[in-house]
Amino acid sequence: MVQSAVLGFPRMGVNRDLKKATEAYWAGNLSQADLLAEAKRLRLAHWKIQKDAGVDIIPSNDFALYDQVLSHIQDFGAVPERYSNAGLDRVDEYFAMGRGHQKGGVDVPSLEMVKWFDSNYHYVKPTLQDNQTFKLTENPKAVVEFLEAKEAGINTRPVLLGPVSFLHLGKADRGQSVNPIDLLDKLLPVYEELLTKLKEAGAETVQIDEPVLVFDLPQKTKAAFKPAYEKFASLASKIPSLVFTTYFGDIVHNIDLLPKDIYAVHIDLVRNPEQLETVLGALGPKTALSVGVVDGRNIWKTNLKRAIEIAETAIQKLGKDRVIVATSSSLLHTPHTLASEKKLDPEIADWFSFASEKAVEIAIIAKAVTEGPASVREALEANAKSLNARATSKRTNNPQVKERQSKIAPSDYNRKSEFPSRIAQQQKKLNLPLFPTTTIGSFPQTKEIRVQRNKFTKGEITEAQYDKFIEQEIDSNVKIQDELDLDVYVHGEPERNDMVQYFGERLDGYAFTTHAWVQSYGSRCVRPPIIVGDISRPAPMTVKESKYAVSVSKKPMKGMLTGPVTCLRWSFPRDDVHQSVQAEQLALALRDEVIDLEKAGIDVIQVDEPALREGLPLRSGKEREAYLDWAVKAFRLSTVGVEDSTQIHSHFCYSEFQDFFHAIAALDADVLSIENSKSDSKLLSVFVDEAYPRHIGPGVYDIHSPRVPSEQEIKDRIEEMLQYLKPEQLWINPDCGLKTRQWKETKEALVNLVNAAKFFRAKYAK
Ligand SMILES: Nc1nc2c(c(=O)[nH]1)N[C@@H](CNc1ccc(C(=O)N[C@@H](CCC(=O)N[C@@H](CCC(=O)N[C@@H](CCC(=O)O)C(=O)O)C(=O)O)C(=O)O)cc1)CN2
Ligand code: MET
Ligand SMILES: [Zn+2]
Repeated sequence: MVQSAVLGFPRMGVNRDLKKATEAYWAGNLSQADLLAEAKRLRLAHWKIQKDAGVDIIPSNDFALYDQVLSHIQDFGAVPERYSNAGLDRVDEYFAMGRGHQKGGVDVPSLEMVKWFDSNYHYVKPTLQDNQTFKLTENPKAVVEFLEAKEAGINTRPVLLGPVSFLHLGKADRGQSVNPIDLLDKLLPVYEELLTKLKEAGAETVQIDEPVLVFDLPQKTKAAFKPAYEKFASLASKIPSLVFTTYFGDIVHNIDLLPKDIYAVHIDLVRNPEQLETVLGALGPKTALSVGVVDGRNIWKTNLKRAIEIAETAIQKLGKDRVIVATSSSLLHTPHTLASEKKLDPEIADWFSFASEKAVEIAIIAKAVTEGPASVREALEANAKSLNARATSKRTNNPQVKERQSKIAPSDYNRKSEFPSRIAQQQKKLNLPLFPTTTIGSFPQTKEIRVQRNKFTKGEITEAQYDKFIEQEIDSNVKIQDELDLDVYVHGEPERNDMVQYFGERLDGYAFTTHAWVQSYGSRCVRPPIIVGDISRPAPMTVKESKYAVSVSKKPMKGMLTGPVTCLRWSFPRDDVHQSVQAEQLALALRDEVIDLEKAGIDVIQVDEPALREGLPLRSGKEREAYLDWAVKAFRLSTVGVEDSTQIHSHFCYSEFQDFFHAIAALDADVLSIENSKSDSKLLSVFVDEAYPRHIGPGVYDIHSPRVPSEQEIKDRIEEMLQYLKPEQLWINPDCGLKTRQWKETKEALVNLVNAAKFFRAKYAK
């Protein structure tokens, strides 16, 4: 029989219950016991959904209160001393690493958090010491949660991040020089102990994730697979059978590293269906193959017929007992259930499948290949009908958009003049001091803002009332910036629910949801809008608010847009046209918006591209070059339509940029702000190597944490930056927008930021 498997399920719950519980706990409004009880309730609910869907292999330990990698850090005893010595209990120590802790005499920033492969999920980086040791915690989460499910009558497959990936995704702590992969020998005994405990608890199989296999790996990392998996093979009688799991890419270039003596291997056949043949040829003589045929990263209904064909190809070679059908990756990246979407046009809703629906799909596929297609005939017919309806729908095709795309000329990608001439004209208009201070766009999204927006969405207040409220928020933001004495203002984005969703809701070609939340990091979620057809802009999207903001501000006010690549990456994209086509359509829409903002008297326009890096194909080579070409073009297409005297800013965060800076430079933005504060000075050295000519503000403090940086800390940062950058090109700003912060800490931090900038201004004025 062919079994069906889910690799991981979203953990927030149908109504973002986990978000609400953790945030209430942090605010002191929920006890730790109640938080843990809520987490348990959610785990049970999610196992039950999968069981009821007919899934054979249900994951456990895919849950985490904040992040699954962070859970491994804690369970493996890899907690840096600044946290373990802080006198916090386990739960608070865990959150301190995730989000920092500044309370009760403890003051520690969070660990670095970065993108999980090319997704919009973020993980906490294992942060390791030269003299690192590991020790398995007494009650490892994987065992506890396995037993919890067992008690509820559900036999699960625990998920672990494998040792090679755990180390490869980690880094040496500040001031340390250890190469994490050198710690393998010290780490393996912890896995041995944990796997043994899982076996004792009754686990028959374990999903061991080694997604780093999809990267181009350094020799040392490559060399780590063999000893690690030979060791596990030698323990075979003591530990569960292992499913060596990869996703988000192909493993053909690392095929030699695949363990032969292992129970099963999982590959992502949604992303890279062509790798099937090579992997089939490389499996060990007894190894089973788990074929990832239901997309864990997007919301389109699975083409069941195609998925079945892929599974059949594997079955022909291996037989039914050696094939598992599975989701391509964890379903963490998809929303909980389509059933919550009461407002979607039924024609469009019929094209989608969220996590709960995907669980059903995977069970259908397994049944089809086990018992034959006749056993699921109705489901297959309905699926074919729905796919056909989408393929032929008028809603996906807009000839005017295509016509405009066909007329793009080479000159549409270039500013009128080069940077030196532009900046002189801009400075004449803006008259900014040395070390200009600014923020990245958003100010705290207060409870009051959310409540008002919610009322407006529900029709409880009128549009005029809501607009008035937004204007008052802008007034207040301007006044606060007056008091802080910042140099370039922002309106604060109070009208925006999210920097991508907001635009999705204003563009034709998009569908958007009411409940389709996906975890981005910690308790933070996004509701990615869905690109269903050709994109165009029916009307200006941000001009009203920006124009108002300029009218009440005596200093330069930045217009604020989300760039084409970020709009694309943080939406659920179409899977029926290439992403470059979608990015170009977005770019044309944004180009019109940029020009409209300029016409409305906005002299500084920021076009954010925080997701530019995330879209980079995971491996170097032709694909990467092609991506960079269309991504950079899309940004330029959207921004270059302005006069020289209009200053274009762009912003980048949530990624490691050192290896990517040439692409950012190619955008030709006049001013860049880049997240920098957590990733030591690696980023800064790039500016020297690249001899970066334009203006730039590497972030001077981390905004993910409520912790307030001292003036001295900020001065130290600036001092460090001045070793790499000229005073004339340096801007002073935080790492990113402040929407997730409270006003109290925001003001305190910005007071320190402005004072630090003024200190250097005075110093360099002499
Ligand atoms: N799309 C996206 N991806 C991103 C980022 C980003 O800003 N956007 N930033 C980076 C980090 N990721 C982030 C992701 C989310 C948030 C974030 O702040 N999310 C908010 C939700 C934002 C939102 O859509 N808010 C809506 C809905 C708010 C809400 O919860 N409303 C209540 C009702 C109101 C109330 O009573 O509070 C409800 O619907 O139940 C709004 O403001 O309108 C959250 O989780 O809290 C921040 C950073 C990388 N990826
Ligand atoms: N302008 C946006 C903000 O300040 C940029 C955020 S990048 C994730 O929130
Ligand atoms: Zn940002």
